[in-house]
Amino acid sequence: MDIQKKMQELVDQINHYNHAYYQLNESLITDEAFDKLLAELQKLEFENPLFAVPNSPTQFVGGTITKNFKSVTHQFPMLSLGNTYNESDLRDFDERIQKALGEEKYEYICELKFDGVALSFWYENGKLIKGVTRGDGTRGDDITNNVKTIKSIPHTIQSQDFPTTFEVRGEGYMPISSFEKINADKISQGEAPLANPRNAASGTFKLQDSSIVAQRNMACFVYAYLGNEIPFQTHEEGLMLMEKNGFPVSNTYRKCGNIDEVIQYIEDWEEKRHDLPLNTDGIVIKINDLGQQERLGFTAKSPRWAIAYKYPSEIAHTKIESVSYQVGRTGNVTPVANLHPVYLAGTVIKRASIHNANEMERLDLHENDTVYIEKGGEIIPKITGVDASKRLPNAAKFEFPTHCPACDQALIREEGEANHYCINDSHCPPQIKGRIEHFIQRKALNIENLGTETIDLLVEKGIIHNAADLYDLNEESFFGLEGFQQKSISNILTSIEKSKQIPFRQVLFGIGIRHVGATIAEKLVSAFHRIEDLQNATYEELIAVPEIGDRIALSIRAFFEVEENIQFIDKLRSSGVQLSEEIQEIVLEGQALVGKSFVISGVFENFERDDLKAKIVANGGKVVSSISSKLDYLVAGNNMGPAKLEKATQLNIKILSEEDFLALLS
Ligand SMILES: NC(=O)c1ccc[n+]([C@@H]2O[C@H](COP(=O)([O-])OP(=O)(O)OC[C@H]3O[C@@H](n4cnc5c(N)ncnc54)[C@H](O)[C@@H]3O)[C@@H](O)[C@H]2O)c1
Ligand SMILES: [Zn+2]
Repeated sequence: MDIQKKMQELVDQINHYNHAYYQLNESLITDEAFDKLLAELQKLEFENPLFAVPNSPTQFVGGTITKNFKSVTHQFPMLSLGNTYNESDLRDFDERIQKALGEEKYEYICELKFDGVALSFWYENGKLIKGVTRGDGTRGDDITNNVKTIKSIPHTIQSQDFPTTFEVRGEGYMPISSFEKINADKISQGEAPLANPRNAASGTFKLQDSSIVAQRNMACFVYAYLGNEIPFQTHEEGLMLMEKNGFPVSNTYRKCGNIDEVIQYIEDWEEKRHDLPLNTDGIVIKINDLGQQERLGFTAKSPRWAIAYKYPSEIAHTKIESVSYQVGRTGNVTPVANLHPVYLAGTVIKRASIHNANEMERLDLHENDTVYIEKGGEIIPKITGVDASKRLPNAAKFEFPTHCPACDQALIREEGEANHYCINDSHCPPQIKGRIEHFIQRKALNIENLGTETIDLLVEKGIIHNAADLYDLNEESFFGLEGFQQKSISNILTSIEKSKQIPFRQVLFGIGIRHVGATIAEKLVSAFHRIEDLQNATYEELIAVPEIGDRIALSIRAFFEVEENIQFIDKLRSSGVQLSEEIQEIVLEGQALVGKSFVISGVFENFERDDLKAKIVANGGKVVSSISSKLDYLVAGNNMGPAKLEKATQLNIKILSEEDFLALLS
């Protein structure tokens, strides 16, 4: 192919991946494959400088600013890093440094390369005044209220160590534990899980509602200090000074006297890094002396005094043998690829999730395709790409089924939803089994000794039809079934009996109303106490409960409209399962807010949102979620939604600052 055309194609391809990665928080290919494309373009541009396009992605940081936030100009550009994947490229880097610095001695600081999003924190007179994304490197999004939810980033600094204005940079990330928790919730609510912690972090920091950001427990490690006055001589001193002043500096960095020590550091962390609470994708090597850094300078896109080394990513390729379609307890149909077994990062992989029909379409999967699979922060490995060049000429494309693979009901897909559903919930076997499995899990009714196989058997033999039927089981129910010892039968029955003591909040989760995960069930029980009250609650009463939105409220209403569900609840009730919870006596701190209702919005200096809610309740007030003319007060924190503010102003609702609120209490 003609070189110029090839280069233009690479530019287009890279721009396409950049757009998906930075704007949509999606990786369409692996980082390694992406970096290869970029390196190829770089090489071609070097060899054919006349063909290089002026806005080539080799010359600019890949991100952009968004329309959703105010954009601000960086005082110092936020650049990218050159990267290497092997020791020999790293030694080349060291040689370039040596050459540029002549006879001078130099040292490196090695740090882990944290896999999240770059953030910049601006301080003025000891106060955090802004938090900004990298954006296009020159301008970033002002996401101050979102970064303020990171607990470890100080909002004020009382120290003479720093000048009046300075900037700290770091990597904001979603801890793996938060990522897994969010995904467990999503899965238990029948929703598609997030792809990986990096993309989840990037999406989270760009949310409009900082109260949701706050719930996600975002964290950060800082790795750079910038300003017009720099109160130290080396990068290491900078890290120590930041740490001394309460900034979150990871203690994983190491000073290295030469490139061999750097390579040792890389080896030392190759395995150990997996024990950290966040993902890391490599290490960053930086010249320690700031004077030397200055002399080495920058290219348009990255510093010459630093480089990233990336660990080979945990990818494998294998052949796809078939696709099965699993029906979940809510009727959602998920495609799963059955693979020719392949070894990847310590385990043998035979299956990979494909998530939904969109993802299947994107991958354009054909029979016998060779696919790339990758293990990210997620539990189940996933297919990240297909090697279409290895496709057999007559291979048929995998088509998403139109009918339920288990019961043949026509599948439906609601507008705006990625998932297909089988709506035959009362007769579709995997849904029945799935609901029972959901019911007995530890977080729900915690019925031990009852495995998936036993449930399958009991359902298939027609002994039970739903979870409430478990309470009819007795020794005779197991007569004639193979493989049940007296002892195991009595263990099962004891566990079922014990589940009658499980508190209502867990039972409500176990009942398995769509979109009602464990946390939501807890909120509902705190608001309604008895299943009858929940059943009788109107849509308006439901959405008045904190965190209950339109979707959940409608789903609860729909659940109680179905006669079979009412019978199911009745049966649980007559079996003695807990369907109410004692109202906890709230000991009031004071009476100042009795009879008053509050909406709270935004982020607060002195309170976490939940603490603020608790404070209102403890003083006799009520917290509601939406603004109506009946509302008494709107407590406004930073970054509250403009729509809320407008509505409150229109309705003449009294708006309280945090200080006003505290004054009300006293
Ligand atoms: N898969 C895809 O489709 C796709 C698309 C675009 C970009 N990418 C990936 O994104 C990366 C390129 O983007 P980039 O410009 O963000 O560069 P980069 O991620 O390779 O390096 C720069 C970034 O590293 C981060 N970093 C983490 N720890 C650090 C530390 N200790 N010191 C300094 N910086 C640290 C900073 O956020 C900094 O902005 C590559 O890894 C590329 O593969 C992937
Ligand atoms: Zn079905």
